[in-house]
Amino acid sequence: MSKPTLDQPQLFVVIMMDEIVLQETNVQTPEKIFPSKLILLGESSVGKSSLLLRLINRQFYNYQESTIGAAFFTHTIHLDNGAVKFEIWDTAGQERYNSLAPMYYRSAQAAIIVYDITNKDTFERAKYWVKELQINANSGIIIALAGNKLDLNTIRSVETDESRTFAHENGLIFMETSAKTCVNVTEIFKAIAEKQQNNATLNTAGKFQIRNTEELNGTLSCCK
Ligand SMILES: Nc1nc2c(ncn2[C@@H]2O[C@H](COP(=O)(O)OP(=O)(O)OP(=O)(O)O)[C@@H](O)[C@H]2O)c(=O)[nH]1
Repeated sequence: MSKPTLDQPQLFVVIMMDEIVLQETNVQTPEKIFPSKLILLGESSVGKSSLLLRLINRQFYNYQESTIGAAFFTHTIHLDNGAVKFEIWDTAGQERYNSLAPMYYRSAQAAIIVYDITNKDTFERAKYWVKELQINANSGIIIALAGNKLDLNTIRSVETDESRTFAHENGLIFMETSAKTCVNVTEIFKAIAEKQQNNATLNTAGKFQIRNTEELNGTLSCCK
């Protein structure tokens, strides 16, 4: 049997110190959580479900089954002043489900409208959804435009400048994303959460803090 060494009591002290730190952590005030209903809209196969699967499970499938009706998920984004808990409706993009969309967007606080950068028709469809929400959704709805499949940049048919201009003219958050290579997936949700929190500050304190969403690019990644 080996002789006892000084290591054992030293280890004990370290554990005790950890406990003290943990006790101090427990007395912190609980994080404020803002619930937010968010809807994903866009043509079939643009990658709406894939973006969510990447965000929530950090996974990507080259073959992703088409959504039937709609699917529901929750995801919380933690910010400096609290957290936003997104209640997310992933709607089916196939035309036969279009009539269901108002049921989901009517009470939504936020929307991500997705198109595929390699398919111009899906961008036209995204523009249609923007107009539809501007007319029929909550007046304060935060809308983000996601140009997905950025990994297929070499065969793109929608130029970044064109989408950026459209987004700017319509007051949308805009990012190009890739569910496959995990680009701007967490970032687009974080940009919405930040804007939502800023709007809440405006409502409660009468202040409006303008934040540039491009500042957020590259600050965190769902792949890490
Ligand atoms: N290369 C590439 N393929 C992607 C990306 N995102 C999704 N896909 C592929 O595109 C196809 C459709 O993806 P989905 O996530 O099912 O698309 P959706 O918009 O949810 O489709 P619906 O459920 O029919 O509305 C799948 O084969 C995915 O693997 C991406 O960022 N890059």
